[in-house]
Amino acid sequence: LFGLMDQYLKNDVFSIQKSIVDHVEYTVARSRFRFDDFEAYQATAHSARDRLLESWNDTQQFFKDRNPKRVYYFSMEFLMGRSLLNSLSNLGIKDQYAQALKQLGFDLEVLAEQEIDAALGNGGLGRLAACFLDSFATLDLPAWGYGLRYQYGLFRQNIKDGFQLEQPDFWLNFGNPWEVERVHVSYSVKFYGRVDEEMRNGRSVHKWIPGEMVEAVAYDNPIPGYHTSNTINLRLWAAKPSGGFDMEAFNTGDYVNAILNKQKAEAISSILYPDDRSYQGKELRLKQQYFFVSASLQDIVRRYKDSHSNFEEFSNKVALHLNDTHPAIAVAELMRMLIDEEWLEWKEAWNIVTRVFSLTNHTIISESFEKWPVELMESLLPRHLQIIYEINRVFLEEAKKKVGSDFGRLARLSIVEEGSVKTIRMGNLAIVACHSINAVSQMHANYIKSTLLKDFCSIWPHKFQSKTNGVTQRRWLAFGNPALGDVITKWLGTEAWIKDLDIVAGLRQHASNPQLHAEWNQARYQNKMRLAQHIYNISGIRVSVDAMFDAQVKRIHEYKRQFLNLLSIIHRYDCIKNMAADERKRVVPRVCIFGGKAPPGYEFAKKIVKLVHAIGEKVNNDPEVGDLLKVIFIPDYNVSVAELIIPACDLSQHISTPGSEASGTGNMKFAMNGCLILGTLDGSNIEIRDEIGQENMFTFGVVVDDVPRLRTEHRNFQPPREFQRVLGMIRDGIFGFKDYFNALCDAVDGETGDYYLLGRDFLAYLEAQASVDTAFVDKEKWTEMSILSTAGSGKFSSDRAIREYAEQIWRVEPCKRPV
Ligand SMILES: CCc1ccc([C@H](C)CC(=O)N[C@@H]2O[C@H](CO)[C@@H](O)[C@H](O)[C@H]2O)cc1
Repeated sequence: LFGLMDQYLKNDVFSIQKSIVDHVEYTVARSRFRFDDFEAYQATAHSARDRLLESWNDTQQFFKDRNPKRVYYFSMEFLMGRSLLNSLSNLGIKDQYAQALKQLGFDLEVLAEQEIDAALGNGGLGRLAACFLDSFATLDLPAWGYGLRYQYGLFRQNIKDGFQLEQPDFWLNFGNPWEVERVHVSYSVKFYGRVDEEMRNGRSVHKWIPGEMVEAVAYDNPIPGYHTSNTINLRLWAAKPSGGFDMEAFNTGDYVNAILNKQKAEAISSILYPDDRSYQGKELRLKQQYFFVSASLQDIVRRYKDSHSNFEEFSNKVALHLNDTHPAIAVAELMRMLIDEEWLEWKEAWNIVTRVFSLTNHTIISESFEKWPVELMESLLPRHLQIIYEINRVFLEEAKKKVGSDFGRLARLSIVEEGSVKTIRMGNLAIVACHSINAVSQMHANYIKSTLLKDFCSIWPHKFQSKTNGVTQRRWLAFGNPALGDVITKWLGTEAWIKDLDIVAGLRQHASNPQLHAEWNQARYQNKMRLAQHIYNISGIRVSVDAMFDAQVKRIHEYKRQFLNLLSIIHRYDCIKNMAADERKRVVPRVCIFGGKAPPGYEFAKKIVKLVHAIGEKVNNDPEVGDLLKVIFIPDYNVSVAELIIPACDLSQHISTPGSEASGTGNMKFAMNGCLILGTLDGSNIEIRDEIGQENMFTFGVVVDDVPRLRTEHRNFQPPREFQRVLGMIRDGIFGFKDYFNALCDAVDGETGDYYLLGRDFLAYLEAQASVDTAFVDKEKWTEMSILSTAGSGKFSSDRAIREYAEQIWRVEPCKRPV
């Protein structure tokens, strides 16, 4: 029985083959003798899922028995990407599956390409949440992710004549083998309506009479850890019409309404908002936030009450983490549940709330601090508005004691922002309730303390801390770049780095070893060939793998300064054109790779996408330039495309205006893969420099403290002639569409004054680019820098970040299920 109880799906090649072929027949319902790649993928995915579920069930049972303190990670976004290879590799059975499929006539790598990315996120914040889940599981932490099961993930980016076109992301069309619908795990979520107040045994009680009810149904996604028996859970909620389908209305012919109600309900979890800047006043966005928060808190309280009769232990058993302010309504929701449904006194409830919640802030630009019009909150969540007002009243009382009659500060601290449109500041609400607020890099922490959240830092310095971001070296190195991973394992003599990235520091002693150099470059060469093939497949352009592959891949945003990169490319092109033939021989060939989605409503960003194509059109077809310079835009940048680009690049650019990128995580992935960084002293670039050494990367530009002054002094700043020349070439229509691109030029040299300081940094940037070229021709030097870049990236593992969160914020311990 014990054997049966524990591991009973066998992982020998024959058992795996049987399991796959059985799923072809019984799950995919195709003949076991004739099925194509996609069906083979589906069957293989289901076979892998069986093994995940076994470990998942046992892990959840173990947590139930041990009842440890759990951490719940609330996020509106989880940018998971593909799961097949990641799951098989974490379970340590990839080779067996590859062999089993080979004997069946299939290639596991080819099948893996059949999987559609789970793109339930916009960018940094969403991918960080996904990396954190991988570390939660690998570190055996009793953790859960909670979010929304969007029917449509982030839009697909199609390029037509160089313009971005958004297409819906039908990622669920062929089902999703990586999720389990939990029909029995569902909760009603209330909206609108009114609040009745009545006195009951001397106490005023509030009864929220909702105007609308929606059902939240759970979909569980097992998350395997690396080489551990623990598999944790990501629970995503889907909206369904409550009380099922309103047949009554249907039979009385009012079926249109019945259908509309159904769709209205389902609309809540239908689509991911594709703009990672701000959504002032979009009711559906607030509905989405409250919907998943309410369902998650009902689920958490239900689980807690399964083994506790009162709430005394709640803050010792539960840590609730808010991934930015998007789930901040959870503060008011837990207060409502504890007071209106569990009958706790206000003080008791607030005591619990302030002990369980913690927050991560991911932004620097103030406009992405979410604010909801009071009017909207009043109609959608009337009881929560009452609670938020009371939280604010009590808070301002306390704050007055600290800041006295400095009404300016009190007004800035207030959760309620007065003004023409009264709004609720979700950031302030979260900061008032949370016992910890962390920044995502040291630079970001300093910035928050000195500007953004100065008022709060001064009254609650103890609440603010920094937890520098990290990325999982499983997906982003060991599994995503096996060629280089094998070289690392060989020279370290162990695979232990996959679970403890600090071990890669051991490569330092070999950094100038020619044998390692040869193997290192061989691995990177393979990856460059693979990317070059992909570029040819999508663009018909042949790029030389001996050229430097230089990538800037991230969401398109003014502060990330893709435009600065483009201006330097125009400068490089112009120089090549004006060179004598012999001089051209000394030019270091470069392939400039861009990738990234522009938020649909963000005109500036959409113009940047077009400009990359316009410049590419000119440069890539200029016979005088040939292979010396290529400009490539890789469409539909997502997790899977990143896994193709990152192992293949020699240089990556992270050139945001200092004080604008909270951290960045792409930089960490590139550095880990031995790709050198060209960057500004912004976000986590600074910590990467501190870890790998200034001499192993390229930095340039103004420093954060000078930015405010330089912005004010723009009037008397004369941009360098090189800068004006390249802007002139755009304005003159060298790349066509001159009127269309004018706005881009106006933003940096017009009266508005170059807010992101492109003109200020241009010459320093060109100099840095020149030193990049010089370094690249010295292959040995470059390879040594590449090895030392990987060797110094230990700190940037999400395992380190999560260990810090667990010890210093959530106070949760590993809970490893014995095998
Ligand atoms: C309200 C709309 C909205 C949606 C998402 C966001 C995200 C917070 C934006 C984001 O992804 N920020 C990025 O978070 C990364 C992970 O911490 C950081 O590495 C990046 O620097 C930061 O831009 C802001 C506003």
